[in-house]
Amino acid sequence: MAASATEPDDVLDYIAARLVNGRLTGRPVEDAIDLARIEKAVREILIAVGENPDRDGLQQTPARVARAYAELFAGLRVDPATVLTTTFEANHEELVLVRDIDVMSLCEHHLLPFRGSAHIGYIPGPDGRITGLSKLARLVEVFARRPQVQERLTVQIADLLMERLSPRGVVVVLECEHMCMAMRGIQKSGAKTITSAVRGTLQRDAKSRAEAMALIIPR
Ligand SMILES: Nc1nc2c(ncn2[C@@H]2O[C@H](COP(=O)(O)OP(=O)(O)OP(=O)(O)O)[C@@H](O)[C@H]2O)c(=O)[nH]1
Ligand SMILES: [Zn+2]
Repeated sequence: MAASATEPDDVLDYIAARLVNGRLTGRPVEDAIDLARIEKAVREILIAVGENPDRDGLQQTPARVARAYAELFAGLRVDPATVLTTTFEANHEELVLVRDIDVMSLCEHHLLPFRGSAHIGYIPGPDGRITGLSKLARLVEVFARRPQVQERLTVQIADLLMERLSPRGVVVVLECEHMCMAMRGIQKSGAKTITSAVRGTLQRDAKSRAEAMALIIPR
């Protein structure tokens, strides 16, 4: 996927400069998103719910929401492949697993947050090439900052790792709580949705898959 309004490298640099501990901070990619249009829409929403968008506390709200959305959806303008450009030769042929990567995204059905953890493991390919551990967290970030469903987010991470790193196998597990199930609708808080995507030898070989899963979700 190419960035539409800005070159992918520019946007990635922009985001990378604002990533602290794998999370975006500071000003977002404002120039790549139609802030004025969001502002207009948010003002309409405030009127529609019976609020007065001109009262003191709400005057700046449409502009704030527009900036917040630019941050929350910044991943739409980043080519995820650019995250995995650095790889190292390590001759490591065993499982590499990063557990408990913080995930925050917005469900595409209600635009309400879902959050939890991602666990990402891979077995390097015959060339033994590995990637920087932080790149796995950056990958989560790029795909999470889009309107999402948890299933797609899980699959996108796994497929991109397979494509860019050519590993023997990949396992991605996400455990998240969805605010659209907690704050509204069925109103069940605490329910966790677990999704997984398994590729390559980890998909084919039940024993190595079970070993990886045991490390991801210890009993
Ligand atoms: N599979 C999946 N479903 C999701 C995700 N996020 C939200 N949902 C669900 O999307 C569904 C949308 O269902 P609809 O019946 O169209 O919308 P709704 O009337 O607001 O549904 P309720 O939440 O049941 O009130 C709901 O069941 C949500 O729980 C996700 O990441 N994956
Ligand atoms: Zn939802």
